[in-house]
Amino acid sequence: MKGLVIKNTGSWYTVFTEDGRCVESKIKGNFRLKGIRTTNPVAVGDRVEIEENREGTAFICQIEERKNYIIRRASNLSKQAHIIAANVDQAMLIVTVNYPITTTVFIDRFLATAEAYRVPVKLVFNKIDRYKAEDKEYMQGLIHLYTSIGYPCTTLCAKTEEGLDGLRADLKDKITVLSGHSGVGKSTIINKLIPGVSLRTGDISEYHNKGMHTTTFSEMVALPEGGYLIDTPGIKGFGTIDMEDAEISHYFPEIFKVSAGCKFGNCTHRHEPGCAVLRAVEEHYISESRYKSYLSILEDKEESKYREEY
Ligand SMILES: Nc1nc2c(ncn2[C@@H]2O[C@H](COP(=O)(O)OP(=O)(O)OP(=O)(O)O)[C@@H](O)[C@H]2O)c(=O)[nH]1
Ligand SMILES: [Zn+2]
Repeated sequence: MKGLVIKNTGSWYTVFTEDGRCVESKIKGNFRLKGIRTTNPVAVGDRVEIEENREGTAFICQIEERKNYIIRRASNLSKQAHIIAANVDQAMLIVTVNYPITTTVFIDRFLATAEAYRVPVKLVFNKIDRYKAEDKEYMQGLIHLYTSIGYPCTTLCAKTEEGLDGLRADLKDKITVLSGHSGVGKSTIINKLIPGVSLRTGDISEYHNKGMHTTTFSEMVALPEGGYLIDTPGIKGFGTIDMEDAEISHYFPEIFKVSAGCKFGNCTHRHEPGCAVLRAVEEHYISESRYKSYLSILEDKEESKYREEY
């Protein structure tokens, strides 16, 4: 029987079967992902094959190849990672230009990480009822910027439900990660979409002080119209990815496109002669805020080399 993993509590997985039942399952045999050591070999979003037994439980005996997966490191010093979810169709990044402010650096870091994971992102600007004229103008500027790079943007007022039907349509039949700063309205949105649901922090991991993993828990919740939501707290919840210096620009689509014209193949676009990216920033083809975010990721990496975070 085939099914979809919708919940993971330690060694038990809830599999929603093709014929519409929830079957508690355990893993059979050894599953390993190449390259990363994971605390959970199977994750929510995995499509699996199960063998049911007489007690009404089952063994997971096969995992379908994943189209993508998002991870979180067990700790900065650990190479071990927890898979938050697999086969994610899209991420909705909830942003507010005010109350609280979502910075472009925050947005761009999220977008770059999502690019690395190959997860498409839509930006949802919430709390439009609270914005003054200058906030609205700034928001329109951001919408123009991100739409032109290839990230669709929508506006929402979760409070009055203006724009909520559009969001519902965007979520239908998809596995979606919902992310954003604390206070942007994620709980409010989830409660409007799925009345009565008590989903917060789609992933809770506990470690004792030696950094050893003890329990993990992840869940995705079904939307009434079809599809699933995974709620992750903030950018850290979306996981971090180790990027090589020269690789970072690959995750900024408009920078990557222009970088084909750089004189040096290993150009980091900071000070190299003949850098097409620097020229494009000067000529305003690449936005200064995006370029600043790109630099901030590069600089972070340099600092972290000394802290040995990776
Ligand atoms: N005016 C206005 N307030 C909103 C809107 N959406 C949410 N809020 C309010 O913003 C505050 C924070 O909303 P939450 O839904 O708790 O935000 P969150 O993103 O879940 O925050 P964390 O749980 O900290 O991650 C609450 O007081 C909401 O009522 C909106 O569209 N307009
Ligand atoms: Zn360059």
